[in-house]
Amino acid sequence: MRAIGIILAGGSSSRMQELSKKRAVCAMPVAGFYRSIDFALSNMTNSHIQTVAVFTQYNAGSLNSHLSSSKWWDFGRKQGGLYVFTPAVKASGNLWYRGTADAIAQNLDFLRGCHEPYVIITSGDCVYKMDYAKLLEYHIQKQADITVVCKDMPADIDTERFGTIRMNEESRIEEFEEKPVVSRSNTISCGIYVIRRRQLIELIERAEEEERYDFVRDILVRYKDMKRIYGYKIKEYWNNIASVEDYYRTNMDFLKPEVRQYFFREYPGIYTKVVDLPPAKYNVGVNVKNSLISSGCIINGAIEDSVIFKGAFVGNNCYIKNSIILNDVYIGDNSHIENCIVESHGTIQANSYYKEENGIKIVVENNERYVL
Ligand SMILES: Nc1ncnc2c1ncn2[C@@H]1O[C@H](COP(=O)(O)OP(=O)(O)O[C@H]2O[C@H](CO)[C@@H](O)[C@H](O)[C@H]2O)[C@@H](O)[C@H]1O
Repeated sequence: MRAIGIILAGGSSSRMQELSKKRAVCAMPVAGFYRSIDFALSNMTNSHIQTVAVFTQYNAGSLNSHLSSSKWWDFGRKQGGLYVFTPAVKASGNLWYRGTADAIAQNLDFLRGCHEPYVIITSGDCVYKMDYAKLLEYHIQKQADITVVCKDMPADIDTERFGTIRMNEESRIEEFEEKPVVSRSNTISCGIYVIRRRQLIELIERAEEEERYDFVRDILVRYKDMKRIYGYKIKEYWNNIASVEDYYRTNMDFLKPEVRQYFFREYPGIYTKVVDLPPAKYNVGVNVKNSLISSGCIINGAIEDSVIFKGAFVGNNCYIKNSIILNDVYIGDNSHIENCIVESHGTIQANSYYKEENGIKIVVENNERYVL
């Protein structure tokens, strides 16, 4: 493939509330087994992109351990590889990444040293499947300077969370507003871009000289009339994990047969760092309905419409409904958990009752672990 990949993964989000305290948003566990960044990484490898840079910053440790080996996504054999760039003290300075363009700017030497003519830039917090080769083909055919992947959303979409786009009949972008309060368009940018490598270097250098640091506001929005910027519309599943509600909904989507079919049965697949765990065990009398139960779990009680991540223990006579239980949670006997996200490594005392009537409750319990 004639492109390298950049995955932007350094942002934090206050809308993730307590869930972002101990991990980057791009390291959020998804669908019982994966991390959100696995989707971008899998798309890269499935599109035969062999050189991928990941820019991390906020809670970088959570991502660094996940990305400790490139083998899980099969990057870089003789050529290429997975490069993780976290801000560092350098002769040229010791600043944090002040925005997405600045993250690229601080690693321009990496871009300069590549030979591939194109760059695919994507966020590490989006759940989607995409063949970037087709996207690149479109970009070349349109003779675009930049191509932005976009999607039509329902009319009541909260535009303040997205970039909105208006295109002409040739799909050239005429209007790009970043997170507008109101917008005339419900076509949103998915945060996935293609650009020629030399052009990207030039635009980033210019932005840096002018002390501008955001790729969207300071490059896409700024140059939309001067450069040939095109939209590439997708109809397939795409979701961005930017808030607790998004996170909850995205995980619950994986209980739907069509979503599971699309991600896990249809070629190509999604890959992740594999952890060696025994199969889940269901004890006598359990009642599990429409739920994902991951490896290493021991299940008693009743579970309905829920996602249970790796290594959870669910005690006798528990009832779990419409909930997400993250890794290694211990749930004591007779507990009731409904409409909740339970933070990882917590111990829920026996006889606990957690239920949210309107919305989702985040349960963070760090009680002493019971001895199993
Ligand atoms: N300083 C930094 N260093 C490294 N990485 C950083 C960073 N700041 C943010 N990131 C990463 O860059 C990606 C984009 O995050 P942003 O906060 O810039 O935009 P947001 O996701 O809100 O909107 C964007 O994505 C939505 C779609 O989800 C579009 O609609 C919208 O136009 C677009 O700006 C995320 O993966 C984030 O982790």
